[in-house]
Amino acid sequence: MAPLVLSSPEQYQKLVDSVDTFLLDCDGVLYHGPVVVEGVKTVLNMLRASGKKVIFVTNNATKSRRKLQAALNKLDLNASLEECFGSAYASAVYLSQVLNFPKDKKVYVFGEEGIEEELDAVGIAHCGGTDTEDREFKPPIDFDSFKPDPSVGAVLCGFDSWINYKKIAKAMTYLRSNPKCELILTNTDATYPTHGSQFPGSGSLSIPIVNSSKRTPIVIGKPNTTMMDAIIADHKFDPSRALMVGDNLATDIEFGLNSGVRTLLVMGGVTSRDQVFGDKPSHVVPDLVIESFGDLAVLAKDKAE
Ligand SMILES: O=C(O)[C@H](O)[C@H](O)COP(=O)(O)O
Ligand SMILES: [Mg+2]
Repeated sequence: MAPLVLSSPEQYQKLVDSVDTFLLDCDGVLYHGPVVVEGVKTVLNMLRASGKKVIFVTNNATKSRRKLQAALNKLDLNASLEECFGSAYASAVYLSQVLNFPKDKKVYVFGEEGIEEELDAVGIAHCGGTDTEDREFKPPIDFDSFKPDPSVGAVLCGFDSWINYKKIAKAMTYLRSNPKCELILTNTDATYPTHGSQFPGSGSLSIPIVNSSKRTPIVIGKPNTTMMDAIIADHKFDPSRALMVGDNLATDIEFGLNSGVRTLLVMGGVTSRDQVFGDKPSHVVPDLVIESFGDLAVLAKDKAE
């Protein structure tokens, strides 16, 4: 069944009136890289003023909740820490509260500060990540340096712009030498929308580790309901009166569909028109489509007049 395309203020108002909780993807919905989407600030202020709950839900594991809040507020979007929810935070909560990660073990991080900060916040030891020892790598490869380490109880992979052979070989060694060592991915986004284009996303960066370790990873972020379970545990909202707004069919929209939450796809991000309206559209069908989340700003102007 084709999605309903929203294009009039009347349709926008009817939607806003039917939703209490807005779950908002970040990259591709609120901003494209460093540029905030036109109208988004007005829409967020309007929703908050109307008593709506706004939760920012990003798969981008480079940012801890605190860093996500700072990035949103640098764009003047007035985010509170409670409104911020990222895959790094959800992964740390999963390790701590679901796996009861042992205090005498540590996590090997294939990723950046966001993951490290969230692991620190739940008291889980970690190695790798931003450690210069792992970021510096020049051939020839010193294969003798890759040794098993039974104190590594999990390998956690997120977006890592410092990817190199050493990191991949260390992660693989920990996983293949210890069947009890878990492989966890913050998310599996194939691409990352920024600077008017798309670039390799964290899902594309962790494939060498998944492939070489021959492990089936635990995946935390959208579209997996693990992330929704963590959000509902924190915010306790009614999914039937919630709306997931995203630019990516494979993560955001599937996340909403998997969680019993209505979905609104915005164009201009990762998803092309063809994937929704073409001859062979994706099997993932959003409930609603809008050109831009900023288009709802017209409701604020109507109120102001
Ligand atoms: O590569 C990634 O991690 C993701 O593409 C990116 O960060 C997605 O962020 P989101 O659209 O969930 O805010
Ligand atoms: Mg996105």
